[in-house]
Amino acid sequence: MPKKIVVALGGNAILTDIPTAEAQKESLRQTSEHLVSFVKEGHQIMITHGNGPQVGNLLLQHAAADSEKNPAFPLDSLVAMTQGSIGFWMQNALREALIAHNIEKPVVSLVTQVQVDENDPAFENPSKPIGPFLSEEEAKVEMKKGNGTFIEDAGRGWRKVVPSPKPKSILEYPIVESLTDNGVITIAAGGGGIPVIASEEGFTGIEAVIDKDFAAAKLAELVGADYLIILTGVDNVYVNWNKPDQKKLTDVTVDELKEYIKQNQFAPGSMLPKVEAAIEFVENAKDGKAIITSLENAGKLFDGNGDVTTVIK
Ligand SMILES: Nc1ncnc2c1ncn2[C@@H]1O[C@H](COP(=O)(O)OP(=O)(O)O)[C@@H](O)[C@H]1O
Ligand SMILES: NC(=O)OP(=O)(O)O
Repeated sequence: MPKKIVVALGGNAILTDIPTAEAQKESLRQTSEHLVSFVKEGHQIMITHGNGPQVGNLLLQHAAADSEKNPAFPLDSLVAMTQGSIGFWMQNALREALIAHNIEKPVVSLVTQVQVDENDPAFENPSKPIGPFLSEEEAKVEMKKGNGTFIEDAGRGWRKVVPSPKPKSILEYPIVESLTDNGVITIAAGGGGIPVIASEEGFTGIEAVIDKDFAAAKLAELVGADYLIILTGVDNVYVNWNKPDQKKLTDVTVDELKEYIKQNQFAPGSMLPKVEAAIEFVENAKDGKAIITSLENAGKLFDGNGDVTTVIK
């Protein structure tokens, strides 16, 4: 039975160790091989992807070049630029993979704006890590220079943090829905979407980076998806993660996950937003389920062999 699916792609699907454009395009070629399995099974997919490393690097490039003749752009414009560049790479990688599998299907990436609340408390409390990982010493030097706030990111090093408000709506969701219904594979809300607020002129960009897992959950809710599938670096969500008694979660209810959140089982900035996004979708969707697993499991989710984390009501 064909399903309507929103796939949220994690960082390792695009950027591994090498941040060059060529290396990211190569990662996306490999990622596309996995995504094709959904299409082969007849499912309709929409794809959302991250941009944390890329938008942080672009911010550094703009800051380094900043001058009267070549001014740095605001963060919302940088999000739009990464949405464009990653969408361009992904759209071509996916098209090549489809052709290699003799599948004729159009692919498009859509400039997507996501409405947020300008009074969202996230604007007072930057929490979204972007850009390269620094040592503690390097991060402290940057903070002394007035280059923003840096925090330790889930045991992986120090990173700059920026505001990450929750998505309230996705302006272009009816277009995503119509493209999907017409058989087009649509890459939408890339980098969490371009953050905008309602203004007298219509909508205006605001400086922030929206979490792509929350943006994907909102998109899945608005288009009435059957599944939100969050693909990341692990096959399952675990409790007691990285401890000798770690236990993988397979079928898990929203209430059970809320209890685990209370016990601080999921690291903020890595697994916690994924679990929260999955809960949000399952709670708000009429009949939707969420899956959190690795990219490599993409081909075996609905055939009963997938030992993955599935969130149910
Ligand atoms: N409780 C947990 N269960 C499973 N993985 C966890 C848990 N807590 C933290 N992690 C880590 O979180 C990672 C996913 O977060 P992250 O790498 O930030 O996501 P993304 O794939 O979107 O870039 C996993 O690959 C794993 O290393
Ligand atoms: N925007 C966003 O959530 O990006 P990452 O997944 O790369 O952090």
